[in-house]
Amino acid sequence: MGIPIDKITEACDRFPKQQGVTFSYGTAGFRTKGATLASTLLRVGMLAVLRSKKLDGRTIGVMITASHNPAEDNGAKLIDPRGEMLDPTWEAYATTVANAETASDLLKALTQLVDSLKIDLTKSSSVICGRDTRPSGNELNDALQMGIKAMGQETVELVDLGVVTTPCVHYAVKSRNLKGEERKAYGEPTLEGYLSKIADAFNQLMTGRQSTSSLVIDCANGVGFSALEILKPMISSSLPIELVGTNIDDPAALNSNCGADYVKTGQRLPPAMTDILKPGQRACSLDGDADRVVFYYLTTGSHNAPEAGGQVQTEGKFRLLDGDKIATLAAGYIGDLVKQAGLGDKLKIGVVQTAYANGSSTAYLRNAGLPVRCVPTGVKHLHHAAERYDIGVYFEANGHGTVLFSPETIDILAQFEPSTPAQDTAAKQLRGLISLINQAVGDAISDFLLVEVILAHKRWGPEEWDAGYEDLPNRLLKVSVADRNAFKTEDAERKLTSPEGMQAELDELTRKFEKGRSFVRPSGTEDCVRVYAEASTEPGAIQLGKAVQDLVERYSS
Ligand SMILES: CC(=O)N[C@H]1[C@@H](OP(=O)(O)O)O[C@H](CO)[C@@H](O)[C@@H]1O
Ligand SMILES: [Mg+2]
Repeated sequence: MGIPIDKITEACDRFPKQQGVTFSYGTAGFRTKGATLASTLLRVGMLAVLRSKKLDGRTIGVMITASHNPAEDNGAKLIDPRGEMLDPTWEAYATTVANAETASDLLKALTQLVDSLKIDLTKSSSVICGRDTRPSGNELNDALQMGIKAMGQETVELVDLGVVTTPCVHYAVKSRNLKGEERKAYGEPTLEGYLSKIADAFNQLMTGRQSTSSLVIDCANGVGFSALEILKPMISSSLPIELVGTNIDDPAALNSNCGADYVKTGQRLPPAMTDILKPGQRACSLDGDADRVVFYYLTTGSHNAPEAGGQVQTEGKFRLLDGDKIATLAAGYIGDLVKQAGLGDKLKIGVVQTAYANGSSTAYLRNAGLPVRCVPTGVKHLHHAAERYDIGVYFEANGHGTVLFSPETIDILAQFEPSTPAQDTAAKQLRGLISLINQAVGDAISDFLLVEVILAHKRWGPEEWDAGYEDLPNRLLKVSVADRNAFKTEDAERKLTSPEGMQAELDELTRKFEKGRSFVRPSGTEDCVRVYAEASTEPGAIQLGKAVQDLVERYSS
């Protein structure tokens, strides 16, 4: 049996590829202007079917989203059977198929793939898809489904979850690939199934630990709002939440002056919070597809500011609690539980970060005796590295992340026989966390609930959490260049290997600043080069960032 030539040709004529546009499956799948992407989604659908057939009919996921990017952008990523990111070898196939110009090029590319991978086309296939609130999502979903049906013919099983968060699709893929009792224990593959699973775990973990005040959540005017409306009544007895950034009917509002990226990059409060957030109250911002979260608060009184020579009296000063702060909070708390359970010698915890992690967070973790690894940007790199630990905590500074418990760790905890009531309590907590935390992929909702559980158990407000360490002042800049691929890196993106000579100059600049650290890398999701700079003082970080930006511009001209 060969590929269905007529159906594929017909579908290709309906969603032709724009001439001259090149697509690339990057850090977060395909991502560009939504209006150019229909042909790509069509091909993603075809590829998802082939991937499923290759894996004996196991379910593959597709999420249509451009996350924190503006409303007119869109994108797509494929999700593998355990809910993880697409196997890297298939990323290259995705790029090839997306760039096939004509129907005959596409047929050739698909046939080659089927032949070289020996895909049995008679096998059944199964695909789950979802999309965020972007206006282009509907048309792209049509193209995707046409691709799925063209390649999968009558035998494909297609489930459209509709408008849902990215982590929900990852979860649903994982659930769908479980059978019988296992699926029942994990949760049903729907948004409601997902939310009730994490709400149950959260309520269990919060027993007797009512939150002191409500949490204000900025939904970035995106799909996180739809999910949180469903979740809100499920958790209201443990945690009252107040939602802002809820305008999902106005496409222009998505990620505009709100959301995790706005807060993290600008280190500022979303304007919609100004009249709502009280000093000392906890707040967090999700991004447009609800797979990342950062916390923040306004100070109530004095806080430690080494750059100003110690304690300074302030009220209402904005303080960010980003992915690094979440990682340190989670790793510290879970580490304590493991020790309390008497499993300190058996279960090793490790933390995975990228070069964007604040230097103070890395130092803090190392001082606490936790192993820390640095890997290249992009969740897939962090995820794989975290899988090597018994309990792997990974977060990007911008708030993407989660905690992974290895299958052996889950078994050890399931069979654990406590010797004391304290050990019993700690082990129960750890088992509860396994249900609360989305281990397929980081999820803003499950992550903020994790933070809330920890704060409630420690009886901490945001200021106590923040007191762990002081972030080094830093800047993250975007530089437009003619060809970002001229910038090549090594050592987990911390050093440039090209353009020649640039790293030596960068080192020399960095040395001039106390605690200076800076690196340059091409973005995998935007057409720019990113510059990161940190130093012991705010003016130092600004000056170093600017100097490195100038260096990038000089080398790219
Ligand atoms: C500095 C930064 O925040 N980079 C982001 C951004 O990647 P870039 O390759 O830097 O464009 O988007 C990725 C996908 O969402 C995310 O994983 C990553 O952390
Ligand atoms: Mg996102």
